[in-house]
Amino acid sequence: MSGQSQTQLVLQSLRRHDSEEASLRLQGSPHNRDDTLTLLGAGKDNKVPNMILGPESLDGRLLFAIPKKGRLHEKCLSLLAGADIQFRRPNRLDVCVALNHPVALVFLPASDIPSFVGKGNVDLGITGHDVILEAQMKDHVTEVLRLGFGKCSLQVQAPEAATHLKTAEDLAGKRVVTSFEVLAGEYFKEIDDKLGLEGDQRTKIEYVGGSVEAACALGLADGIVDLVESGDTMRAAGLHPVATLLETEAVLIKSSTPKHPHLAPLIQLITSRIAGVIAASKYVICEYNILREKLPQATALTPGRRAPTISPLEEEGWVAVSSMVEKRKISNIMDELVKIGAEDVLVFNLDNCRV
Ligand SMILES: Nc1ncnc2c1ncn2[C@@H]1O[C@H](COP(=O)(O)OP(=O)(O)OP(=O)(O)O)[C@@H](O)[C@H]1O
Ligand SMILES: O=P(O)(O)OC[C@H]1O[C@H](OP(=O)(O)OP(=O)(O)O)[C@H](O)[C@@H]1O
Repeated sequence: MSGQSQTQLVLQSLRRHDSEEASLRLQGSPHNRDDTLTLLGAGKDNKVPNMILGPESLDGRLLFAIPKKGRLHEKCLSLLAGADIQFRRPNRLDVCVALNHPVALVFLPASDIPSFVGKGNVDLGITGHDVILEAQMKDHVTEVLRLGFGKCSLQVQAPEAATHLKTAEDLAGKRVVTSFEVLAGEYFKEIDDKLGLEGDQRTKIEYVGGSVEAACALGLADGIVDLVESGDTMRAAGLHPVATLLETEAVLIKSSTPKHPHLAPLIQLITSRIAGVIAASKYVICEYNILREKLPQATALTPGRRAPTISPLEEEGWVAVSSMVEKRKISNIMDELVKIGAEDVLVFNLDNCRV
């Protein structure tokens, strides 16, 4: 039994309010038991805290999986803060209850979250779109929201010096090292099939858990498949992009076949709060004064989401305009506003919103 499925069984028992069964499961399977105990916050004495096994603990709570480390972790903590999901996570504890909602947070490796959510052991989760596909959970989870961070591409990369390796087809039949063996396998299977490669002629996909970019220099691979954001890591390793398998970003997911339908309203509430935080990070409020006769030009620049708010000023012929503007466009829009005669142009960040 894998550590993950043992953990899932323990979580299932906890959700059924059966702390005795959960304890038995923990004791019954020594394999990867330490991981499960760590997940459940056991101390050195291997006792699971009462908070987790106690009768009021996870009972009826929505379980929300958050990446426990890595690229997505800090951003997820900011989202939780923005959505006012308060919690105290004691040292070593990977499950903790929210203080102000019937929610428990489960801190898991990003790559495990799709299967926890897909199998219904947790109700909501944040992870990368890439790991959902890699875990083959696409049909088992619903991507509720794109979160706008964790953006990167899954790419085939080959050594800059290997001038004969310009396309993915050039790597067919060779050795490709990756942490994404499912996606890389599917990708090269299609190429091998197209080229009619059989048996030993087919591409050899080798799994490594990290430092994928070192594989070519170490003589382990002719090419790699890995995530690329700025490209700095691959350039530093003397690699260059050959093909892009997919674009990814962090997503909020729920199970496509939820085990706890009564949690649907709470899922909706959390989704709408997180959507508000995401929207707030993308928009600013722009306010300025302008002559009424210039309004058509001004409102073309700042049309707002529905319409700008226009208020008369005490000074004859002048109006104040207030409008939501996309943050990434605001500098250009301010330049244009000033050109058409806008004055006192002010820009405010949004802490939160519902739009
Ligand atoms: N360079 C990057 N830029 C943006 N997002 C990334 C980047 N690398 C990874 N991600 C996203 O974050 C997810 C988690 O990757 P990350 O490398 O942080 O995993 P991890 O949990 O630390 O695992 P590992 O220990 O294997 O590195 C990825 O699946 C991807 O969606
Ligand atoms: O294009 P870049 O901006 O350089 O980012 C790409 C790097 O980011 C990821 O690794 P990460 O730094 O998360 O660490 P890891 O290698 O331990 O997974 C990925 O595996 C690349 O190594």
